[in-house]
Amino acid sequence: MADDGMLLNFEFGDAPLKSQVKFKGGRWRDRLKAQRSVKLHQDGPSSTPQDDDASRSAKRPRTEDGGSHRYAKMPRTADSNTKPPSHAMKTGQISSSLFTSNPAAVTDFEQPPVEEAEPAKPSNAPLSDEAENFHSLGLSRRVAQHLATKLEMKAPTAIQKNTVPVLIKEDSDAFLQAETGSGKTLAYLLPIVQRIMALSLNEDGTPKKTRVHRNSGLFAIILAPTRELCKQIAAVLEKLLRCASWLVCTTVIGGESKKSEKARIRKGVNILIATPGRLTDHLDNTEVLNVGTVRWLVLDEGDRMMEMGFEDDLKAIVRKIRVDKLEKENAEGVVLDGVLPSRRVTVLCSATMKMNVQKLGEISLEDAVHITASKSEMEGDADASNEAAFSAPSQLKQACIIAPAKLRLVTLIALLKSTFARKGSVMKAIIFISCADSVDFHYELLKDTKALEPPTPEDSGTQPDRNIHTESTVAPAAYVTSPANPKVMLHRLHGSLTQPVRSATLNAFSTCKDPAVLITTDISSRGLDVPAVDLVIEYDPAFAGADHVHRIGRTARAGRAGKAVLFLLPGSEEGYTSILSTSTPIAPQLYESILQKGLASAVNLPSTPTTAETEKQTWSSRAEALQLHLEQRLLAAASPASAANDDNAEDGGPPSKFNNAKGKPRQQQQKGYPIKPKDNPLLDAGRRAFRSHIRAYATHVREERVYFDITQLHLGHMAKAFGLREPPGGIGGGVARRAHNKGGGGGAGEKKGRMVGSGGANVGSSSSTRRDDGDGDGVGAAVDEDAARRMKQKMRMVMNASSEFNIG
Ligand SMILES: Nc1ncnc2c1ncn2[C@@H]1O[C@H](COP(=O)(O)OP(=O)(O)OP(=O)(O)O)[C@@H](O)[C@H]1O
Repeated sequence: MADDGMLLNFEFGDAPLKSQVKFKGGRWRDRLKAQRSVKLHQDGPSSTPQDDDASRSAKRPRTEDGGSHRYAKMPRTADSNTKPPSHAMKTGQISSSLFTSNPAAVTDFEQPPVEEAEPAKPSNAPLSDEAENFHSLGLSRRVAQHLATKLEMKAPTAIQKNTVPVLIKEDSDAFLQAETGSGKTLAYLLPIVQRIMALSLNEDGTPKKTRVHRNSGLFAIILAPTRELCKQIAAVLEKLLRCASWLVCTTVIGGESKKSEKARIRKGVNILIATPGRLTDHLDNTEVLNVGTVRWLVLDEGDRMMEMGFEDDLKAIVRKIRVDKLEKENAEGVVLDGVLPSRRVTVLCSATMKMNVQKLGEISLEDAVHITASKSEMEGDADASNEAAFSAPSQLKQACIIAPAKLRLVTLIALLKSTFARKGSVMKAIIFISCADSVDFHYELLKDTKALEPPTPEDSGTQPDRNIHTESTVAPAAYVTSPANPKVMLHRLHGSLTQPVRSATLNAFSTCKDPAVLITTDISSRGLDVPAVDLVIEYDPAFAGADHVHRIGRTARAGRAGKAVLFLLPGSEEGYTSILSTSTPIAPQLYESILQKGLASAVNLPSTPTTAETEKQTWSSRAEALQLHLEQRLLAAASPASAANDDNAEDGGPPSKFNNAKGKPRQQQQKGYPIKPKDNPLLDAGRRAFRSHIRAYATHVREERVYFDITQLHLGHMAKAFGLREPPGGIGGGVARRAHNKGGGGGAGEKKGRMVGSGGANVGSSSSTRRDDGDGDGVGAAVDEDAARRMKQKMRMVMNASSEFNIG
């Protein structure tokens, strides 16, 4: 049978096939393991909890005290207990084997539900405006009034309350630490603007004789890790400076012409917002950039800048600004000292405290005050707890879906479909994916290509204006729409896009009036502030646990509600939740319940009109049909005929030699003849995404590889999550050595897909992986040849002895 990942509907009756395999040779331990592995695969998810107990506790990650890992309890619903039919599509059709041979979750779902706790009080909301107001913090009436009337902010948040008075009165360095969405940006901007304004205004608000203007000197530099974040900070500052229109801010962020940046600096600027690399460049090469009057250096998202490899740039910037002679008055004779700080003040901001933040603190701070928005501020509690700063906002609801690799894609679609099923429930969602290639693929797969067909002459005048920068990054979504929300807009964003495209896409997502989804990499995990984001989906977990807090912090901002969902694979990944610092429990959810809810109604498949028969399908049949449809889209070659049939027109490949005039695959394709990647760009994108995903998986931080163990990945199953029927080769580098994969897709080819062996050692990542680290460099790790060889030996032994199906 061709190894195309499809299974014919062999009926085996009720009696399950038992292993006839006898294991000979090798050590008894290895023989036992192999035997167990075969049994586990045969039993599959349908095995009883009792049967599975031993293997579960064996697989369950150990906690530090040696006990096994336990999760928040979650009941199985009556319906979810029903095992989905393994051959859901009857009548001799070809069926993908979506529900067979999936590993069981180790999470204990059997216990009664935890009583729904009272909704948590928001931990990052503004304080009550009766108790606190901006004027009482030392800000002028002019600024306080501007905040209330133009920015609709009447009361400060806890971190603002604690920071503003200190930075207005004192000239010491500061380390601001508060949870995501708590208003850190204004916490440092307000005192800076207040003190610069004081050069021109008396305390009662009357103008002084001398008024500073854009040419009076550069007073503050704010550094942030990504261009998006710089632009966002600039947008907040511009709004704030509308009450002091004589002051000017600008950005120097790369991705734009250096010449125009130089011209803006020459024209005069009082507050500069920059990425570290670009600022270093200007400090070295732009003569008009005078830092003699600079009084503040702000390092926003300091740990991220360190992570992205900006350490040398940051050291150079700090050195240059410290060493440069401090001008006590500016060129026009305006006395700066006394009104502005009499020394250079550095402010470091972060929501989390990592080792590299401490290192950056050592580089940049002197006798700094540590300012937090501790819980005591919110609750009047005497014991301030720094813990609050490390965890997610308390009102943020967190869940994790333990979905087997094969079911990841359909579960994601089902989750989005149910999310957008009710009008007005969720308006914006962000999906985090590990690498740029995978973002591109999922965007192409999920977009509605029909809606993007070029306008016909009859359409002229009826089409909305298209933004040239967002043509390839914004599109209506297919599959996830519902009668309540027939239009959902899809966006993609990563660091490999050009700057104008990045900016336009982010703007399109922020201002979108329709329900919207942003598929993105970690480039959007820091600082991004889109208030209407109600849901964050971590489809691929973050590379380091601390980043989880930043990602989910894109929702539940400034006291608003929000939900975050984390996708995990059954097995060792489930233990990951135990190391995440959260103030609320992460509720495990059954993927079956997500599928059941999301696929309760028929999915609108472009090539398959909904009929009375499809309306009657069960959720599991719909999941199978959806997966089959997606796989067929990848396999269909991009000829005009197949484009009409399979919704592949956007891929614009050469006319297919595999398709007949009706757009049906030719016989040779059904027999499993290989299709060259160039025949279908979507297939090519899927393979590229898969390879990058696997390489990126190997770059999880060393301490967390016990949960994200590449040797436990089943490449054949994972391929299905990319609509592929078999894993493509060419993963490259150390990962390929570890993987040593020969496996096929979800069908017969599953035999050799799992990577079994001892984990733990270094795993190499190919430099070609487009794991997206924003404006910085990718991450690589050394290859442990020895560990790879040991694992390979083990794998060969187990694979030779067993298969998942043991047919024949
Ligand atoms: N005093 C306030 N009242 C109401 N809203 C506020 C207040 N201060 C800030 N906000 C809003 O809170 C949101 C989050 O602010 P900000 O982006 O500064 O958070 P942050 O602490 O820097 O978060 P992150 O760590 O994720 O970067 C913004 O939309 C901002 O407009």
